[in-house]
Amino acid sequence: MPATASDKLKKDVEERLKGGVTFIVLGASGDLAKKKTFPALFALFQNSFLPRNTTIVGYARTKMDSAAFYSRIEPYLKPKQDDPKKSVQEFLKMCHYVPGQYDDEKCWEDLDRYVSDLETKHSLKDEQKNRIFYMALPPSVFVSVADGLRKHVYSKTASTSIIIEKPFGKDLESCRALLQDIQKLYKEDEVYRIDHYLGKELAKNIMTVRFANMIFCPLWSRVHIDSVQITMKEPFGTEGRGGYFDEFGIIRDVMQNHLLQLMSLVAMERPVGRDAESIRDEKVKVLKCVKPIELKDTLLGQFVKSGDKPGYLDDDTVPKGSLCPTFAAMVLWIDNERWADVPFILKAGKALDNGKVDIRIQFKKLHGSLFEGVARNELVFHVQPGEAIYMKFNNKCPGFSDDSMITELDLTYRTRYKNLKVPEAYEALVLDALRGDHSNFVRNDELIASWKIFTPLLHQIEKEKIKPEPYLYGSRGPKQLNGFVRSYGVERLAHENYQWPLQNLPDE
Ligand SMILES: NC(=O)C1=CN([C@@H]2O[C@H](COP(=O)(O)OP(=O)(O)OC[C@H]3O[C@@H](n4cnc5c(N)ncnc54)[C@H](OP(=O)(O)O)[C@@H]3O)[C@@H](O)[C@H]2O)C=CC1
Ligand SMILES: O=C1O[C@H](COP(=O)(O)O)[C@@H](O)[C@H](O)[C@H]1O
Repeated sequence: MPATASDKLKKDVEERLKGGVTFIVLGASGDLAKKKTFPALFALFQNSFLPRNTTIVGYARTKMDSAAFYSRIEPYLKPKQDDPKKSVQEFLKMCHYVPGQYDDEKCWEDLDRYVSDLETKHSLKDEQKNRIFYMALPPSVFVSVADGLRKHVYSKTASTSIIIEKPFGKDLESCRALLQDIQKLYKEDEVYRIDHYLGKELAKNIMTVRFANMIFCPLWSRVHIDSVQITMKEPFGTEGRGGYFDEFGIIRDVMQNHLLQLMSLVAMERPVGRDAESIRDEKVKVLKCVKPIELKDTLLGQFVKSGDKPGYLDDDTVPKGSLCPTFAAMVLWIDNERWADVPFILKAGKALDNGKVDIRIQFKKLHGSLFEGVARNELVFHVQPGEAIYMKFNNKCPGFSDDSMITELDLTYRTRYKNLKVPEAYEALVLDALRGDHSNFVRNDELIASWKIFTPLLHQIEKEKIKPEPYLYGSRGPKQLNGFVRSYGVERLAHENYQWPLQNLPDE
C-alpha cells in the first residue's frame, strides 16, 4: 500500500479514537478468537494501525491465567516483520485475560472494573476511553452478553462499538428478533455486523472494476451479459464442526451471507458516493429486486465416503440420517431492467475437488458471421486462493495462422504486484471498525432483504424433507451439476494450457 494510503488510515483511527481504545474479545477461549481475531489484531499492531494506547482484554468462561491464554493464541500469531518493537512478545504485553460468566451481573461489573483500572493505569483521558466489544461467541449467548456489556461495560465518556459475527438468525423471523434485541441495546452506528467476505481484497475491488472503468460500465447488464456464476468450493468436509453445521447447512452457512454479498456487489446500481450508506443503500435496493428462490432452481447435495475420506453421515457429531445439504447450486433472478432473465448461479460445497472462490461473468454470444463460433468472453474475479482478475478473450493465433483462439488477459496479483501483502479479511475489517467505517459491514435492512430471498426455500426444504443428491468426497459435486448449470445457458469455455491459476479454471 502506498505510504499515503496507510497514513490516511492511521489518521482516521487517530481522529476517531483520539489515541486510546480497549478491545474486548468475548469468547476469547474459542476457535474464531485464536484463529482470526487475535491474528488480525496482531497484524494491525505490526503495521502500526492500533492507537498508541491500546489494550486488548480476552473474556470467556474458561478459567486460565494469562500464561495459559498466551500459549493458546501465540501459535497463530505470525510475525510479518522483524522489528523487535513489533514482536509477538510486545503484542502479548498488551493482551489480558479475564475469566467470567455470560449471565452474571457481578462478572460484568468485575470486567468493567478491570478495564477501568487499565484505563487509569495507562492515564487515558476521558475521550480515549473508547471500548470495542468483539463477539466471538455462539449465537445462543449473543443477546445476553450484549445486554450485560451494555448495562455494565459501556464506555461512560467515549465511544462504544460492538462487532458481531454471523449467523444473524436462521430465517427471516429469527433474524428480525435478533436485530430488534440488539437495536434495543445499541444504536445502529455502534453495531458492526461482520461478513468476512466483504473484507476480501477482490470483493472490495468489484466496485472499482465496475465503476472506474469505462469499458465495463456500458457492458454491465442483460444486454451483454448472459449469466453470472459465483462459486465457493472447499476441499474439506465438516470435520469436527458437524454439530454446528447440521443446524445450519451450506445455504445458511455461506450462501445467504457470503455469496449473496458478492452477488449484490456485482449487481447493484452505481452508488451516489463511496460512503457506507450510499453503498449499502444500493445493495439493499438490488436485494429487494431478487425474487425468492424456487426449489426448481435448486440442486442440493451431501457428500458420501470416498476411499478413506468419510461421508458427512459418518461424522459422530452429525445426527443419523440427516438431510442437511453440504452442497447447493441455486439460481437467483433479479427482477429489474438491468438484470431481467440473467441467471445468477450460486454454488457452494464442502468436501469438493479443490478449494476456491470465484465470480464468473459470462458475456453473450457474438453476432454476425465474421467470427462465427468463437468462444464467449468471460470476466473472472478469482477471489481466492491467490487474487486474480482475468478476461477470456479471443485472439488471432500468433504466427501464420488466421484462426482465432481463446486466451486470457491476466491480472494475477502475485505476479503483477510483486511486494504486495494483501491484508487478511479480518485485519481489513477490524481496521475499518477502528476507523468507524461501516461500508464493509452488513446493515440490518440488508439482512432482512437477504432472508426474504432464502427463507421460503429453506422452510420448504425442511418441511418437505428434500433429500440431497449424494456426491463423493473430493468430487466436483452431484453428477447432476453439469446439466443443471448448462440448462441456464452457461457454456464451458475451452482454454489454453496455462500454468496456475489459469490451468484449473474452467469449472462449472
Ligand atoms: N470459527 C470460525 O472460523 C468462524 C466462526 N464464526 C462465528 O463466530 C462465532 C464464534 O465462533 P467460534 O469461535 O468457532 O465458536 P466456539 O464454539 O469456539 O465458541 C467460542 C467460545 O464461546 C464459549 N461457548 C461455546 N459454547 C457456548 C455455549 N453454549 N454457551 C456459552 N458459551 C459458549 C466458549 O468459551 P468459554 O466456555 O470459555 O466461555 C468458546 O470458547 C460464532 O458465531 C461463529 O458462527 C464466523 C466465521 C468463522
Ligand atoms: O463463514 C464461514 O466461512 C468459512 C470459509 O471462509 P474462507 O474465508 O476460508 O473462505 C467456511 O469454511 C465456514 O464453514 C463458514 O462458517
